[in-house]
Amino acid sequence: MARAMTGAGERVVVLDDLSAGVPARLPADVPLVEGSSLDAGLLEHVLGEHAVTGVVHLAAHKQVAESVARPTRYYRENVGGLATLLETVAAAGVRRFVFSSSAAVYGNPDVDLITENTPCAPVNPYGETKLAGEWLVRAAGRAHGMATVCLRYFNVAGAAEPALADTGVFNIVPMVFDRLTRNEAPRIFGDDYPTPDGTCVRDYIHVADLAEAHLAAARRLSAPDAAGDLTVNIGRGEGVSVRELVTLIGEVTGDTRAALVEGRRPGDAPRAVASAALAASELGWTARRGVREMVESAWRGWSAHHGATSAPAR
Ligand SMILES: O=c1ccn([C@@H]2O[C@H](COP(=O)(O)OP(=O)(O)O[C@H]3O[C@H](CO)[C@@H](O)[C@H](O)[C@H]3O)[C@@H](O)[C@H]2O)c(=O)[nH]1
Repeated sequence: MARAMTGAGERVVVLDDLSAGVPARLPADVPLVEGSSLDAGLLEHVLGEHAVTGVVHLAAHKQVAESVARPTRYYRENVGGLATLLETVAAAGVRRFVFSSSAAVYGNPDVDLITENTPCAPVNPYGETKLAGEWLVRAAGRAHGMATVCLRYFNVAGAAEPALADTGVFNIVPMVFDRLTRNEAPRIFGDDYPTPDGTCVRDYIHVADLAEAHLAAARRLSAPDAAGDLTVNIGRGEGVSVRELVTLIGEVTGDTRAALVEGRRPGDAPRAVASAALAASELGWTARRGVREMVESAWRGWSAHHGATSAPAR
């Protein structure tokens, strides 16, 4: 985000508690303030010192299983913390606010393409905190004359640069890399879903495209007539099955060993694919990078962090 925005000529200041962030990832000319978005005093200071005119709020806890085990923490920090942030930014006169939401707000809808009008029915506390967060953002926007955009991310993958790669092993692409690096077969969680090849279908979006979507949202809010609230899906509108993705990972890594089919993972929806139409019409933004580019860039990042240079040994 910081690179995408500064690269496009915006001035950026980053507030991060560094619970997961790594300062070296920031461009040298972007100031970093170490601290929490829950700290109203610090926020007031940063907003004033840097004459902030818009906020992109990315900070949150985002592990579904952890949210089931520790719901009060998720509500307190993802929702309660957001309330503090909104109060503080509104009081500081900020009139533009972009919020990271998630396809998790939809739960498991039985539709071909999920539009922004598909009913929201989250199935875990993480998704609940994102939906409650959207309500809070919209209500605060209305109350304080702040124009807002909520971006509902679908399945984020890839790395904008190897040095920026996500080092967590929480999603399918790094989970398959991890298995291959350990000389183990990738796992497919269920091949008896009502989908063309029986495996779950998702809408993968390159993290660099996601960053550009935030830039587009921030710029939309900079228009002189910007007002009101907007909630948009951030996806490609193209479904990719787990089997297709695992095959592609085999091609990119050169390790084409057969996957192990295991039982279904609890809570997985058979299909979650965005309608990307509203983002195109309202933000003028469409994803540019395909799934192969996501896997190739993620593999370069994985290799840079794990020392792998080619196909892992069989
Ligand atoms: O080794 C693996 C890992 C995953 N999967 C499958 O791959 C698909 C994608 O899984 P994953 O990458 O974990 O993403 P999702 O479960 O779709 O979760 C994403 O989408 C959710 C709903 O938006 C968000 O809550 C999460 O934060 C976000 O990671 C699912 O069908 C998994 O069952 C496998 O078959 N094998």
